[in-house]
Amino acid sequence: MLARTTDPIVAIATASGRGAVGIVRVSGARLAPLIAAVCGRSLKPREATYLPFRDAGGGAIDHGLAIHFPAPHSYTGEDVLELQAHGGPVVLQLLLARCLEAAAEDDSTNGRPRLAGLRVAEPGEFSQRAFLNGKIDLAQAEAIADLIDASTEAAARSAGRSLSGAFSQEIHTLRDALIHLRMLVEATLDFPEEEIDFLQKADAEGQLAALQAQLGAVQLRARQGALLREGIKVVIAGQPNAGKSSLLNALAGAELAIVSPIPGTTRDVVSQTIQIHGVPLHVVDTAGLRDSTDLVEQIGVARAWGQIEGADAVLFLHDLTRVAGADYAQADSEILRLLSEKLPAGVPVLDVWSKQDAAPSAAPATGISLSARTGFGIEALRQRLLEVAGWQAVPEGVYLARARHVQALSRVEEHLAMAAEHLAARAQSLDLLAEELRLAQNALNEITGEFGADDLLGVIFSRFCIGK
Ligand SMILES: Nc1nc2c(c(=O)[nH]1)N(C=O)[C@@H](CNc1ccc(C(=O)N[C@@H](CCC(=O)O)C(=O)O)cc1)CN2
Ligand SMILES: Nc1nc2c(ncn2[C@@H]2O[C@H](COP(=O)(O)OP(=O)(O)OP(=O)(O)O)[C@@H](O)[C@H]2O)c(=O)[nH]1
Ligand SMILES: [Mg+2]
Repeated sequence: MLARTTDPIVAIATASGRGAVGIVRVSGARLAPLIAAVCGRSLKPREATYLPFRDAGGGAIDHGLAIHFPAPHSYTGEDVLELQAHGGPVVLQLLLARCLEAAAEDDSTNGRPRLAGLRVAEPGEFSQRAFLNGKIDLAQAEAIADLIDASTEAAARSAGRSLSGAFSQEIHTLRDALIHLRMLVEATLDFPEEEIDFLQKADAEGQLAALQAQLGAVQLRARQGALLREGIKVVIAGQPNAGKSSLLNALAGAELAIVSPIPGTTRDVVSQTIQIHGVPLHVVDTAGLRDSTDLVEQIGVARAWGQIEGADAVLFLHDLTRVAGADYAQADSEILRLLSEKLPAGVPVLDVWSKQDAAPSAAPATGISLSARTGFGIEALRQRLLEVAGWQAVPEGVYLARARHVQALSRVEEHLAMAAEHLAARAQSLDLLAEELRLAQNALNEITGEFGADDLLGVIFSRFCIGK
């Protein structure tokens, strides 16, 4: 799939639906005959020209701006033609069809098929070509998709930072330092009798420590970026009637879930993404946890546990108006036991004491007490959730990153830690040291796409929208 093809592709580049302007974009080699057919003339490079877009009979489909970006100075690095027309879905479809038709005409009439196989582009194919032609690296290509998909201002700004190369630049800086260190070690391997002296003189240990420190800074910013992109899943759990649905509604600022005094009201999973300082939190309300003879409620409880098992954090609600009761406390500790059984290690469970406004006495000192009714404690909960998510404001701003990048950086970290151990024991294990450094470099290069499997690229680009 990732063979370096240059067969021409075409797509509507703008969103479907009506708009002031819509763009049909063609990329490939030698587009001149197509330009002549559709625009009726040749175009000055990179200059917008107002003209009629012609159908096969010479009539105008629309009047618009045509721009020719001759290779390699284009988005894809190939010849690109843009037809900027009026943004109606039918007009754009007509123009797209006209391009396909004009390419076929060109094949049959002059006997020298120059635009053989103009076809509609796959999702992400323009950007994939930009990557394959070295216009952008993989992290930048991902940033383009993330910029388009950004749902918060913070996410969009940090995607823009990644797209402009800030993230890739830091990866390159790390890589250069790593290459320098590898050269030292390789050189030492070639002259074993001098090894200890040589590595010491060059302060290999100091260099490695500096590299690890730099990596730590990049990891912090990438983790924050991944958080902005992906957010965390927060599941609200607890006994029936604890106030779970009321809390979801209070956090979301909307009446999303049904609230009633009847225990067992919620059965379906109700979820809403809220933002706290630009960090998306996917908040999930669930059915109250109890043994029930009602079949529908049983299904609801099973779904609740399904959600809990996939949570990044659990809000365990305790109803302050009832916590004093022995049966209530007993049921809560049973839920807590199940939680600790079912939750993966490290997933935090926050105790939340609900209905503070109606509480007969003060809440326990641990956890957060709040009232969905008055709003008391909601802000404290939001702050606590940000902490749990691991959000830290980073002064110079973060670059949007993906879980894939964070994982690759963790592997770099592991290889560098191993390398440090080998370096400490250098007389015996210089080969192992060299190998760990090589693996660390490969993991770094996966981020920018300079090392890695084709199927990874396929997965990344196929998730782009059509025409991108
Ligand atoms: N009309 C239009 N707007 C668009 C795009 C587009 O393709 N068409 N883009 C795309 O999706 C984005 C811009 N991306 C682009 C990236 C590179 C080049 C380009 O011509 N690069 C040349 C010249 C660079 C220069 O003059 O500095 C090159 O890289 O050699 C154009 C658009 C957003 N806006
Ligand atoms: N006084 C007071 N009542 C509350 C508060 N939050 C919820 N309630 C009441 O408690 C009852 C149950 O609220 P829900 O939000 O439906 O509780 P739930 O945990 O979703 O219940 P199930 O869906 O049955 O598991 C309703 O009558 C709410 O009005 C609160 O902060 N203060
Ligand atoms: Mg409910």
